[in-house]
Amino acid sequence: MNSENKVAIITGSAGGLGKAIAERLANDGFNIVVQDINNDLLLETEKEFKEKGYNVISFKSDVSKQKEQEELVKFTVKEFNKLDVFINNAGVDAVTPFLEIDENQLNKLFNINVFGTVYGTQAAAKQFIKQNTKGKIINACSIAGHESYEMLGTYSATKHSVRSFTQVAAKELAKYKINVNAYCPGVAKTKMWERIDEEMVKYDENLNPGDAFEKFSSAIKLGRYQEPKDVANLVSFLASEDSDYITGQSILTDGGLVYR
Ligand SMILES: NC(=O)c1ccc[n+]([C@@H]2O[C@H](COP(=O)([O-])OP(=O)(O)OC[C@H]3O[C@@H](n4cnc5c(N)ncnc54)[C@H](O)[C@@H]3O)[C@@H](O)[C@H]2O)c1
Ligand SMILES: CC(=O)[C@H](C)O
Repeated sequence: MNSENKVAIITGSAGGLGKAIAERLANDGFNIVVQDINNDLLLETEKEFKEKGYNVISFKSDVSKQKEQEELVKFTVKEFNKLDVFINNAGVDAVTPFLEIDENQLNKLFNINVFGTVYGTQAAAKQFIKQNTKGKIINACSIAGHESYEMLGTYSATKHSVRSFTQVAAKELAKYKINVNAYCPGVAKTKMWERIDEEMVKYDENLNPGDAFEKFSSAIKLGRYQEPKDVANLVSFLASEDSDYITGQSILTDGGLVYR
């Protein structure tokens, strides 16, 4: 392990966008900590990354638990001596009409998408302050953090909230030289969109499997759905010194879908 390398934690990185982000940062020269609640997939990903020669360790935890976010940072510093970048990527979805939103759905999505992001940001920021170094916190927002989508009401509300916390954390932490930004993907083909498509199709008898994904992605001006590496490209920039003068922003990477 190279102790000169920068160190990044990527939550929810056993698969999907988080895995692509972790792989990109490893190729950028970071020592990486992959974190997820899905232990089997996490260990598979860690093994795959080790075989590729990346400096990687894994940590199984739940981002919605404040103590576990603190333990994740502690574990990282014990293994790699420091922290430079914390990516609050883990997130979950739910598809229902507004009138069917219930307490379980609200609790689950807000706990993971919003509380998880707040706890991750706090744990990382406290470590950066202790180290007396600059640091970067990068949050998973979404097009749904700029525009609210039918059937994705709770999810959209959580992502608007992530955008809000990104702004306030950026304002309060700037004095410590901590940058806080967010990436806002559009429509990427991961397990999340497999689930969203499956649920949307259940609610509309005119839709066949794959139609909801097709409907969303057909509006993308650049003419193709998003690949995880498109998202990793933006996160790599936000994790680098090239973005040192950017903070509090929730930047869209969606191939031309939402215009702000
Ligand atoms: N896929 C898209 O089109 C899209 C678009 C916009 C934003 N996003 C956001 O990007 C992020 C990643 O999305 P994805 O498509 O890769 O999703 P995904 O479902 O494919 O992967 C999410 C990962 O997070 C993990 N996870 C879930 N709950 C967790 C918890 N409590 N603690 C730790 N890990 C947990 C899962 O096990 C999974 O490995 C999410 O925040 C999502 O909201 C995705
Ligand atoms: C899943 C997501 O955030 C958008 C709506 O594609």
